[in-house]
Amino acid sequence: MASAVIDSCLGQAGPLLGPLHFRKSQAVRRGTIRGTVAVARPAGVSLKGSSKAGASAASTRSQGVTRALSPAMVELETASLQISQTPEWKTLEDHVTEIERLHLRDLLRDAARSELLFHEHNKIISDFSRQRVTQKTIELLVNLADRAKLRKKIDAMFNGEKINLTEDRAVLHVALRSPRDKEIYTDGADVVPEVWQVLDKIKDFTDKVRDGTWLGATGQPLTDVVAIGIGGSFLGPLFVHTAMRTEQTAAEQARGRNLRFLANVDPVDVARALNGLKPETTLVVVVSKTFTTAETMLNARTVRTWLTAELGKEAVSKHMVAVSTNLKLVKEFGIDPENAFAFWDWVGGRYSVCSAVGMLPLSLQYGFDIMEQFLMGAHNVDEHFRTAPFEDNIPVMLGLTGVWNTTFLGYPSLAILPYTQALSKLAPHIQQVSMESNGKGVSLDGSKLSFEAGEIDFGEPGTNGQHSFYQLIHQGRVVPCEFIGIVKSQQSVYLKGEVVSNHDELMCNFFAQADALATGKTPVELRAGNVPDSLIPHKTFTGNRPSTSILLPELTAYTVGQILSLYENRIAVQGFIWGINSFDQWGVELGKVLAAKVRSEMNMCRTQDRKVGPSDGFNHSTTKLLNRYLEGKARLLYPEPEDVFPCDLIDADHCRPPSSYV
Ligand SMILES: O=P(O)(O)OC[C@H]1O[C@](O)(CO)[C@@H](O)[C@@H]1O
Repeated sequence: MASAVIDSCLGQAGPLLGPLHFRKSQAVRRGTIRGTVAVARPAGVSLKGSSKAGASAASTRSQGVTRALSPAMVELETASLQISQTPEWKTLEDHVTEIERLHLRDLLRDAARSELLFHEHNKIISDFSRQRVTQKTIELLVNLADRAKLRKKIDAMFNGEKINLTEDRAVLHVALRSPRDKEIYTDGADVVPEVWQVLDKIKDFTDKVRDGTWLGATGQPLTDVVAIGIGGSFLGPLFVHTAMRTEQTAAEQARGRNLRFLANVDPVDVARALNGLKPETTLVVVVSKTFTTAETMLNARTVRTWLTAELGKEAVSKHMVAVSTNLKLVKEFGIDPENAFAFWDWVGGRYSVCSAVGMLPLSLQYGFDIMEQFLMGAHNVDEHFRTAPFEDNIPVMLGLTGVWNTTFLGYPSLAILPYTQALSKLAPHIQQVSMESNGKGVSLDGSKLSFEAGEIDFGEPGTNGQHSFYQLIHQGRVVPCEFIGIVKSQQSVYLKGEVVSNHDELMCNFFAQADALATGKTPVELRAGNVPDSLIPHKTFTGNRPSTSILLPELTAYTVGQILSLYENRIAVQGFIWGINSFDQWGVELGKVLAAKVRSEMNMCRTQDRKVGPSDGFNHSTTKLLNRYLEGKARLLYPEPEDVFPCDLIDADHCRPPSSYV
């Protein structure tokens, strides 16, 4: 049965290559690939008792309900079963040894190769020549993409198929930036009119706030906005805001206005977000897809109290609006549904910046027209992604080289290195999009992966990063890098008499770093430069460290949208090849459940006779640590000795009031 599934995965391509045929690649030796798994779970059988990630080839279980999959989805899920058992995968593993014999220093001498690896779409230039690839590598990666049915998976996403199997949802964030005249269906309904209905409402509302038609409770204009949200309801909008702040047209539109974010439940973040703001001039946007996220809801209540303490309860209707898919909870919170901006379950939180999640706060700050450009930029790259042949498709090439580096060459990380301060929040945003999407351990059908999926993303703008972690990426671990450069700076500073502007200086580093990583510096070169023998090992740069360079003409709302789409789609490609569900996030649940348990302990500790012990379900370590925290809290809450309650019963000593009070 199991081999039948794998055979069907292999199709006409030939017999199953079992574990005996598996030649250990470098990645396997490094431990990146965990070994081979020859057994796939039989089609049509749901995983009992497993996480909700279990879905069979013929049905999917979600929230206890088994649903039939469409024939298209059965085909796609089957294509994802054990991609590592296919001949295309194994050919790539064998190809690693060929690549390991080559050095980028030599590969870069081949101008024809560089030309092949140089791509341009709508003024976005991407240069893959510093990746450890040859033309053959690209061909083999494209073969793997075909085996994984990448084209069909992309089409399924754009066509509103429910490719998020474990949540039985379509993945249609691309519809959020679709022109009005397009049609995109899911569940038999065209979603584009709904998208534009909300966008029109955003334009209408933000125009009114910006031109002073919509005033606060005391009749003052609302010039300051605090957007409360976390994760996908925060990181994308923060990335775009940070990118736009210094763009000339956007900055003019934002004159006299303030946009702040409140994400962390830490009271320090609350204090910082509200510092210097006045309730009379502040509009609060509560952003939460579910409207249940503990941190966001507590912050929303805190800020509501801050508002109403000064302005009275009625002020909420003028000073608080919401973005959510859960309009029922918005209403229960006390926000008028008229002041709520909807989105849909087919938009994942981390993919929601083009919905009202980003469009509302950002349009309040910069005006809707500028933000519409952002949507158009994202749509432009979506169309390129949907239609261009894989070899010329920038997001596909980014995704394929990502898979090559991570899974086959055994480099698990990616450094995102924009050479502009305006993109300083790109890496934190992509960290969530990539790591929450592709940090998975099972394939679409729920069977354990035989290799490591996902990528560890981090980054910092250049040149700051150069003075921080670049030492490691030059002489320590191999970390594939993505350099992003901009031709025209948002700020042109030319000092009289200086030929090289600040921006030129910045960009010198953009070019230099990629070459330093690729070519390195050999002992022979060092000796020729009279470096003493004792220092040669320390000053040697091995080079051969892969990177991609992306060059954009300028950084405007439009190109920020393009960058977003490049990354979102790159990450989808990786997930599609690895055969995982990039659109669920069950891994964030367990911590939330345990936090709820701790929260209920804390609530109970308010009563003086509260007794906390191991029987409450915590292990010894957690009980002890938690009780230390509660003890400290007790000292703060009950400063008098008789007020101290015994909240730590693990160790009798801790039941006594702290000695300082006795
Ligand atoms: O928008 P919400 O529902 O408040 O969720 C916030 C974030 O929490 C997560 O569920 C992870 O904890 C993210 O996926 C999401 O972006």
